[in-house]
Parts: sequence; structure tokens; C-alpha cells
Amino acid sequence: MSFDRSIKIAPSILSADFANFGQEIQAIEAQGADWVHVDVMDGHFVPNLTFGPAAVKAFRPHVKTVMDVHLMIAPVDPYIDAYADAGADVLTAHVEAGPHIHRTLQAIRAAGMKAGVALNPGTPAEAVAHLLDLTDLICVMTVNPGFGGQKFIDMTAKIRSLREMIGDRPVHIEIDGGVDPTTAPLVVEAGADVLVAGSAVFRGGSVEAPEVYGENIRKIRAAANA
Ligand SMILES: O=C(CO)[C@@H](O)[C@H](O)COP(=O)(O)O
Ligand SMILES: [Fe+2]
Repeated sequence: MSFDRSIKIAPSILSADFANFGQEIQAIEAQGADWVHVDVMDGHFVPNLTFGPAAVKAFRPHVKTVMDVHLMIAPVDPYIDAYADAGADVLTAHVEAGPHIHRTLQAIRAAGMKAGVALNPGTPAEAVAHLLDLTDLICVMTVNPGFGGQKFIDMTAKIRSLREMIGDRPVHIEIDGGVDPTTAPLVVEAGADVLVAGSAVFRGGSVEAPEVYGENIRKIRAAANA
């Protein structure tokens, strides 16, 4: 996985058909997804429950691009090896999920994955200032995590601060929550390069009508690059 700052669209399979993940992943990749975003929730750090390492491992053979695993769990450290074994390419932990994020990011890299750190909307950019050389991706949440389909919260000032702090380091800025053709250009202009989108990609489509996923991805990408 080489670093580049081109726009990457990462559909969140939280909005896919839960009875049909394999085909859904194949459909979004065939329709132009750059990465596949997998939301892991524990019913404790966030008020929702999704999948664990066994499910993520079952997704792996279907993902031909990049499997981007967003952990909304606390604690994180006891599960890092399980997600490495499951085949995550990028593993992102929340800075709010525990007292030792520095150690967590080191452990993620030591397990052979790219290390991401996510910030809730209420957490300032400065919370990751000491982590810039330990991270490959900063995920700026533009909703309070836990559910798809929520309204975008404007975090453009935070994104700008982070891009300035990052300087010329090879660190992605990923935006997660409420990304659609209207909000995508705002976050890209501020410095984002990875756009997670759940409802805006899956809306109106299905594995029987995958071309709708393609149209939705193209609309987000076109707006982002405009
Ligand atoms: O991490 C999360 C939610 O906590 C996301 O990845 C959502 O799945 C994005 O969904 P949309 O806001 O794009 O519908
Ligand atoms: Fe996410």
C-alpha cells in the first residue's frame, strides 16, 4: 500500500446488506471503490454493535483493494493481533478509547498494519500533535460515531489545522460521517484525501443493481475533484 494524496473513496459496509457482505464488497470494488471501510463497534465505546475479528477475516478474501478497519471499541490493545490475523491493512483506533494511544499505534505498526488514529467531533486537533510520526492516517469524525446516515458536522477548521501540523509527512486525512457530493468538496478543500461514505454510496443500489453504487461513487469523486 503506497502513499499518495489522490482522492480515495472508501464505502462503509455498515450500509451494505448484512446478509450478503461478500457480494456487496465485490460490487463496490467493481464499481470504483478505492478502499473498503469496515466499522467495528462494541456496544460500549459506541452505542451499537457490529462485527468482530472472525467476521472481518471472512471479508478479507473478497477485498482486493485496501481493507480499512475502523475500531470503535475500548480497550483496543487486546484485539490488535486478532485484527492483524483477520487481514486488516489499516487499523484505526480512537484517541479517546484509552490512556495509551502512543503505545497502541506502535503495537498496530509492529503487527504489520498501517496505524490510524480517529478523533471524535469533540476532540481537538492538538490531541494527535504528539502522534504525527507514529500514524499513517488521521480519521476526522464528522458525526458522533456509532451509526450510519447521520448529519455531517462541519470539522473543516480541524482538518485545516491537521493538514498544517502534518506538513510533508506521508499521513492521510480520512473523513468519516455524512460525506456526500455536497460535503465532499468542503473536506477535500480543507485537506482530506480519504472519503468514507456509507449511505451516500449504498443508497438506491443493491447487488442486483450495482451500477447505482458506481453512479454514487462517481458523483462523490467528481464533486471532490471539482
Ligand atoms: O464510523 C462510522 C459511523 O460511526 C461510519 O463509517 C459510517 O458508517 C459512515 O456512514 P455515513 O455517514 O456515510 O452514512
Ligand atoms: Fe467508520
